[in-house]
Amino acid sequence: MVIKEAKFLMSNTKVEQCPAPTMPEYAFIGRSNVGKSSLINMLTEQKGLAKTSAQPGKTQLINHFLINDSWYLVDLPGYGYAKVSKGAREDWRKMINYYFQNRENLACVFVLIDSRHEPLKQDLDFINYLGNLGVPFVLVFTKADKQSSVKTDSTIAAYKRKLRETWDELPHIFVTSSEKRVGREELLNFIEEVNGQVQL
Ligand SMILES: Nc1nc2c(ncn2[C@@H]2O[C@H](COP(=O)(O)OP(=O)(O)OP(=O)(O)O)[C@@H](O)[C@H]2O)c(=O)[nH]1
Ligand SMILES: [Mg+2]
Repeated sequence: MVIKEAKFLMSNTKVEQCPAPTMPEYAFIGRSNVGKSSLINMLTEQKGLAKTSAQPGKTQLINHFLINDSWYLVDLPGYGYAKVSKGAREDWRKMINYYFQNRENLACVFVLIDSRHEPLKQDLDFINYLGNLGVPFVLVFTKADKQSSVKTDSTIAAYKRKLRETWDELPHIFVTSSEKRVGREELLNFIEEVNGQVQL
């Protein structure tokens, strides 16, 4: 798929304030600093579209981007940043939970996972939470440029082993590097395919 146009629309905390749910929507989530905003910029080929930072916790709101006037990308705040207060963590949980339960045009969630780490409880808990909610999702292993493909494959195999303990069916898996533009075609083709199946 060719991205002809990508523009920032708005930032919100509530589904009711989000753009009308008339087009398919793809949301990016994962631990703080995993590379959600960078991946949105890589996919859209617009460096400064989603705000990125070396400091975790940069993205705080539900940010909508309109692509080709026909579907939405959503940049969500990450989880698991240690320096976040209990209250702020609870606010995040409520906001995200409300969004996942009520956003009717949500076509798929992209759960980003740092390909350098062994399975982390926070990521596994989040995947299990989404699975239990029944929200469609895929896994995206990020920052693949930072290590050998053998190491990335071993991280993925470890996640698969863990998930098979609970689930019969495993989600689609993608490997990406925003730095080296790895995985771009695969993700965009996947979105195109899902766009063709969504009925709103
Ligand atoms: N080498 C490398 N660095 C990356 C990649 N993707 C992101 N980064 C770096 O990782 C840091 C965090 O990237 P962001 O895209 O801001 O991460 P985020 O998940 O949006 O973070 P929050 O909004 O804080 O939750 C930045 O310093 C990026 O330059 C990648 O594919 N390769
Ligand atoms: Mg971000």
